[in-house]
Amino acid sequence: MQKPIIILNYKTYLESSGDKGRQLTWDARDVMQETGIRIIVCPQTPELFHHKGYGIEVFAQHVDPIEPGSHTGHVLPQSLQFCGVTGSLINHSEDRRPLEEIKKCVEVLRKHGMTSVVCAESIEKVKEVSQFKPDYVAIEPPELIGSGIPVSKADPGIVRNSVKAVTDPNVKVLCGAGISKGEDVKAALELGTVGVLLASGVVKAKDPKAALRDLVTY
Ligand SMILES: O=C[C@H](O)COP(=O)(O)O
Repeated sequence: MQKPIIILNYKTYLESSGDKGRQLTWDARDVMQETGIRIIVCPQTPELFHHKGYGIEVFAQHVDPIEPGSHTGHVLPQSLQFCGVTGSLINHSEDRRPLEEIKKCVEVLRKHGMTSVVCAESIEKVKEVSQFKPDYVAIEPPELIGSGIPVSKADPGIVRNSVKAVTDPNVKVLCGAGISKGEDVKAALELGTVGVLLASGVVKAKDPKAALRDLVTY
């Protein structure tokens, strides 16, 4: 079985902010080096620079499709690059964007050689956003997010059909929501995805490093 890609979203949990967030990035880096499995961390925007140089890929949770100029409060792709960031989540369930904006975000990331991960809540949305040719589409049923019930087991149909809905071989599919164990990742791979997007199963774990190790052992 292929090695999965693990994208760990720090969201705005205190357990993944400040010093704890940096410890989590160290832990993820260690587990990545131990196992050779690609792990990507997504800290909050104001903290991104503090995760630079750890030897692990860092993605943003948000980017704006803007050019340099007068856009107060927005997130410029070039500023993300300055922080060592190489990609971004787009349209997460907790940060929904209009379709046209999703398209522009994918384009602006591509223009800057950065990786795009577009989240989608339904098979219909997977179809729509995959037309924009992001690097990844992550299917995430909102009702399972943070539930501890893994989408790869609770709703294998939505994962399998999302994989089928993407006809462009350059657009890879991830799944997320409720993932916390190696067996959930294994189920996700068996359904045709290339990996998972997760948060609480690791961030809120008593021992996040052990949780990460469990995630990549199956
Ligand atoms: O970005 C991560 C997803 O929203 C999944 O969150 P979760 O792993 O806490 O269910």
